[in-house]
Amino acid sequence: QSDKTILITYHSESGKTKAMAESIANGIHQVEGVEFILKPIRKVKEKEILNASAIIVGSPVYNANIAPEVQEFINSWPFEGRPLKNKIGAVFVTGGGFSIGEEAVMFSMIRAMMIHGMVIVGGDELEASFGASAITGEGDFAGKEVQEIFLKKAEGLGKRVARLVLRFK
Ligand SMILES: Cc1cc2nc3c(=O)[nH]c(=O)nc-3n(C[C@H](O)[C@H](O)[C@H](O)COP(=O)(O)O)c2cc1C
Repeated sequence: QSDKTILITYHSESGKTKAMAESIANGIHQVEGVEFILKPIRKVKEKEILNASAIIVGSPVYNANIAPEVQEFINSWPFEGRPLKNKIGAVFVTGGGFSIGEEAVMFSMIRAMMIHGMVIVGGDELEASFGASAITGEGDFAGKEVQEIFLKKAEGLGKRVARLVLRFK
């Protein structure tokens, strides 16, 4: 693992949050000199957290809350000596509908990252200011695939975090 590695990790039951994670990886891939690790939360090892320059965490919205698996993951981060301090942090979410929990979940994750002293970064687009989000179950956005408009936000987030990792070092 190089000193410019970004950890992208997520919980996903039906693949929507995973699709956003893959699009973030695609964005990072477009920036030379930065590597990424992409894996579900249950597979992340502590040394991957400690060695990452940036951590991008994704959760589905469950009853307007962060998914328990993601909360458990964040609660497991090492705190003694604040080893995550000054790492870049960013978030992404998918939720079924508009205004029924996405921002609440984004800020839950952001708040926890800030407790660890992480430096929070939003996406490239205004519409991804707090991170990348996707609506997956309401109106025209309901369906099997995550819509392109949301995948673009995720890609932009990946690109921005990667560029900042290069500048931040
Ligand atoms: C138990 C449960 C609770 C949910 N609660 C909400 C909710 O409060 N707000 C919302 O926008 N979506 C809610 N959803 C929808 C999911 O957030 C949405 O389908 C998400 O895209 C699933 O992501 P995944 O495919 O990565 O598992 C809920 C889904 C489940 C299974």
